[in-house]
Amino acid sequence: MTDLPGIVITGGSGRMGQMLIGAVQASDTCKLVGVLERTGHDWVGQDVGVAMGGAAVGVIVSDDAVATFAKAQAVIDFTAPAATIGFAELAAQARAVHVIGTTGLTEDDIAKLDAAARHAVIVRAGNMSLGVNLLVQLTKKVAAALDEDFDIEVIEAHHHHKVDAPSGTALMLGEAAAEGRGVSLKDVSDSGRDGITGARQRGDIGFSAIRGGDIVGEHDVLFAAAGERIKLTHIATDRTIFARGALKAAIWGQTQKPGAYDMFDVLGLNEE
Ligand SMILES: NC(=O)C1=CN([C@@H]2O[C@H](COP(=O)(O)OP(=O)(O)OC[C@H]3O[C@@H](n4cnc5c(N)ncnc54)[C@H](O)[C@@H]3O)[C@@H](O)[C@H]2O)C=CC1
Ligand SMILES: O=C(O)C1=N[C@H](C(=O)O)C[C@H](O)C1
Repeated sequence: MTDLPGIVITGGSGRMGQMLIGAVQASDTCKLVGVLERTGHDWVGQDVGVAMGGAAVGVIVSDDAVATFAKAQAVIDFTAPAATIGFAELAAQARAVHVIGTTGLTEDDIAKLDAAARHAVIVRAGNMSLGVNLLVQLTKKVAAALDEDFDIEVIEAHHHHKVDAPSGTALMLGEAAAEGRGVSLKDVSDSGRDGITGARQRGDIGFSAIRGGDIVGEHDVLFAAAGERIKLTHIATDRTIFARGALKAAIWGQTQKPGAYDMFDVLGLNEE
């Protein structure tokens, strides 16, 4: 029991943080050894079980990443970009696998994570669910089969607390569609339409974002041509699908060499 990989959850009080703590505690493949929150958060110094409204579990929420990561074989991190970039270096120093679900990362942020992955195992995905990763593959295949007579639009809907758009998942789907078409998403991406935008450019991959209520996460990839439309859809109704994927990545990462990985690697979905 004691040699199970020890997991630290960052952003423990968050929507995903609480989901991940529950998933680790329910798992017989790993154990909870630490929970991190930002300095000044009222959970810091409390037993995490008590902070979550239950019985004490013997893990005190900390704001000291260095001390907390020293106990970890894996750090599961669904927080915010600035926090994640800082944690990547500290997780690498602690030789802990860093599983990153945080979205809204810039190209510059990703370059920093790639640098950290030279010395550490990093698994990062904008969506850790099996269903979305399958949808990414399907999107690439459908995009490869259709020509530019089909306009591609990625439509996503999330809860009203979400701070980034397009969602990490929408970007994964857009990248897959671009790859299927043999183009770079950067050259054809069209997001944030407002006002007199002009007509849609042939070949563009568009993004539309809905924010409202408690929507967990919904993604459509629409292929729209004259006279017909194809729609690929994923609907998340429960955040446990993301937590399950993250735990799987943390365990999988224990036996990998340093490098930057994604959920395709973890789930064995790579085609080559
Ligand atoms: N890849 C995936 O499968 C999924 C990714 N996400 C992403 O995960 C991230 C978090 O989402 P939510 O849990 O909904 O957000 P949230 O706002 O509920 O939670 C974020 C938590 O991180 C904490 N935090 C921020 N900075 C910190 C720091 N420096 N140190 C320690 N803790 C810190 C906050 O206090 C908060 O508790 C977002 O980027 C979201 O898009 C969410 C669901 C699935
Ligand atoms: O913020 C969220 O909630 C989610 N974020 C991820 C994203 O940006 O795609 C994954 C999921 O859709 C939920």
